[in-house]
Amino acid sequence: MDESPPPLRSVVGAAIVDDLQRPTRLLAARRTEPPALAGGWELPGGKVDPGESDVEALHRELREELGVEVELGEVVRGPLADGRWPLGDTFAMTVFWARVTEGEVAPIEDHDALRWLTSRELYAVSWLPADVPIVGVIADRLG
Ligand SMILES: Nc1nc2c([nH]c(=O)n2[C@H]2C[C@H](O)[C@@H](COP(=O)(O)OP(=O)(O)OP(=O)(O)O)O2)c(=O)[nH]1
Repeated sequence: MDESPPPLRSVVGAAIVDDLQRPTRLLAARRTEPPALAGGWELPGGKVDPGESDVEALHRELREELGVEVELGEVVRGPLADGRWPLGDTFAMTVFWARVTEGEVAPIEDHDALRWLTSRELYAVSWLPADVPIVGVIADRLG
């Protein structure tokens, strides 16, 4: 019998840059959990809760994790039909460009280090495997 796989659970992530029109630096965050992912660098964000939109979820996650308000830009489109990026077999992430509008980023929750990376430094951190192609697309936009 034909069984379609379960839908991929939605995650949202932010490509936080210094300027949405002319980005020169990307914010990378180092995860603290779970042990299998700890130490890997990622785009801040997290799972979309039931009843929440992607945009609402991303604002909530960035407030909780980094203590900032952001302006969101366009979606960094990924290879899935709906523009998401696959994260293994279970999750798919929608990535938005973002810029901080209030507050200073701090590793409040889920991360123990943050770095603003220039295009030359983009691969100086160990990105989570699923993030490598996303960073490749971001790299094309960083001046
Ligand atoms: N936030 C985020 N998660 C990523 C990225 N790359 C990647 O593979 N993931 C994975 C790690 C997790 O398995 C999943 C997202 O979960 P999360 O742990 O960030 O979500 P959350 O903050 O809502 O976590 P929790 O409350 O359920 O513990 O996606 C990324 O760039 N950002």
